[in-house]
Amino acid sequence: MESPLNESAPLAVELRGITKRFPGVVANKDIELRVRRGEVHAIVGENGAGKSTLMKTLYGMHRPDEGEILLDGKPATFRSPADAIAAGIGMVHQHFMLADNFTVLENVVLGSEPTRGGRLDRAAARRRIQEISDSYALGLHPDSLVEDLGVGDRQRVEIAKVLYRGATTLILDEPTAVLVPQEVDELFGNLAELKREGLTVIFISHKLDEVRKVADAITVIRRGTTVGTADPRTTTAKELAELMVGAELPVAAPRESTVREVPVLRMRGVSVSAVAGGRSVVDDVTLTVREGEVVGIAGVEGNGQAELVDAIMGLRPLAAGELRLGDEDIADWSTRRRREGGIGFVPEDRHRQGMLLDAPLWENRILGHQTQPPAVKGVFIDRKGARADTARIMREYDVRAPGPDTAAVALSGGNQQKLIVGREMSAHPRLLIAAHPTRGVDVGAQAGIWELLKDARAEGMGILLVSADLDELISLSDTLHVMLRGALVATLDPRRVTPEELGGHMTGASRGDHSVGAA
Ligand SMILES: Nc1ncnc2c1ncn2[C@@H]1O[C@H](COP(=O)(O)OP(=O)(O)OP(=O)(O)O)[C@@H](O)[C@H]1O
Repeated sequence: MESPLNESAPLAVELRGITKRFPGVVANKDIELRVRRGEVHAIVGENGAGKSTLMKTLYGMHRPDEGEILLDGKPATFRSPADAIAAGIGMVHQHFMLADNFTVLENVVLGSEPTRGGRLDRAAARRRIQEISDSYALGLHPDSLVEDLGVGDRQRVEIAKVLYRGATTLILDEPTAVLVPQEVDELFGNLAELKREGLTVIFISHKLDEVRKVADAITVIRRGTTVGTADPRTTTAKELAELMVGAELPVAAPRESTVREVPVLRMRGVSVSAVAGGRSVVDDVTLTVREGEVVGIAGVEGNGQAELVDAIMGLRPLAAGELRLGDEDIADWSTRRRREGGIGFVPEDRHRQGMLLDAPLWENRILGHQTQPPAVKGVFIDRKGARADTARIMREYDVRAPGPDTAAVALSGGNQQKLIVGREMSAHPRLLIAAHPTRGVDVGAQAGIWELLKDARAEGMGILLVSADLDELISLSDTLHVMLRGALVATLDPRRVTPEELGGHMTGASRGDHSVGAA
């Protein structure tokens, strides 16, 4: 089914019969992948399907147990990423690995400095970066500080970093997960430039509409093995999704308002400072979440959403303002007291806040809930109860892993996320703070989590939803606020706003217009 445009191009990357096993799991089985030189090739598949494992194998982070890697038709063996880089493979990770207080130049050369007499040859590095930026239209300035750059630019710095090391094949891991629609368009423009210059791009994505827009070919992976390639021009998003899950997807039910008058969270004039007495990163925020209501917070990452969430959870002090859970002033409560008082929390960074990666799933099940059943019986930790309840969550939330004793680190990102959502919902909170609840989660699991959130809302839970996924915000929220530079700058009607309009507010392009309903 490959596109005729590329059929004559030679293969840049070919994987033959790749198998990779981990204890108790076959992560990749007999994978076949054929990527032509100069094409954008998408890899799609459910959470845990084996996409990251495959890309890590191609990037030299894993050694395959069986199978062959061919680059430009020649067998290649990688012992480490350094070998893969030397062979022209580059990887842009989903979580950027940039040093904020360094310049673009410093970040790009970090770890691969061209030296003159043992010192960094800045002039040569600057010329080379400018050349890369110009030839691929990346629009980077070597001397900008990374902390002043938006998400899209940071991603271009990561791409420049990989190109600087001489990559001719770039692997992008879910590159659009953190971008607003305008930035996605820019990224796709960049990918077109890379292609035009003969580079090859392999990218992992869960967003099937995007995949169809930008890819020349699509490889679908299901449960560790390739189920086929699809032609983006003739395959619909629905067909792709069904190829991925091997079944038909449920159709979403229409929305009815379940908002009640009783407020569960009230914030009035809340400000949070970066450091005590310093600049406000959350600036005079007033909002209410009522029972049965989903209040969405849209915003480009880094505009204060994370600090707002931290303030609600008691992880950062308020510099000013009032914070109430129901009728109680909780500003001085500890995080634990807030949780016990009925706030559930799906954190943004599951690796830092939500999980102990080396601990088994059952310990992760009781993390943050150590004082309640099923974690305790009397004064003792109830291991048996915790294990049984973990098994229940794994069933109900479709967490794919061998069992409650598996270490969290062995789960794919999406399956880790499902466990956290399951854990937090199981405590039946009055208020759920959900930061990017479906980040890295595949379409099937995403639909599942959305249904759970809708059910919880119908039962009266108030939900504060912080997300970078505009479709998620629009389809779940009853009220939608936009956060820009720490302040709520617009309140929109999610039934009427389009992702493009929302993106405009998020980047400050639609300043002055505070209500799309009135537009
Ligand atoms: N280091 C590891 N040790 C043990 N098992 C692992 C390890 N890495 C991945 N796995 C397992 O291999 C399988 C494939 O995981 P992988 O991360 O490749 O999936 P994925 O398709 O990238 O998923 P997602 O979309 O959720 O990121 C999963 O069952 C996962 O639990």
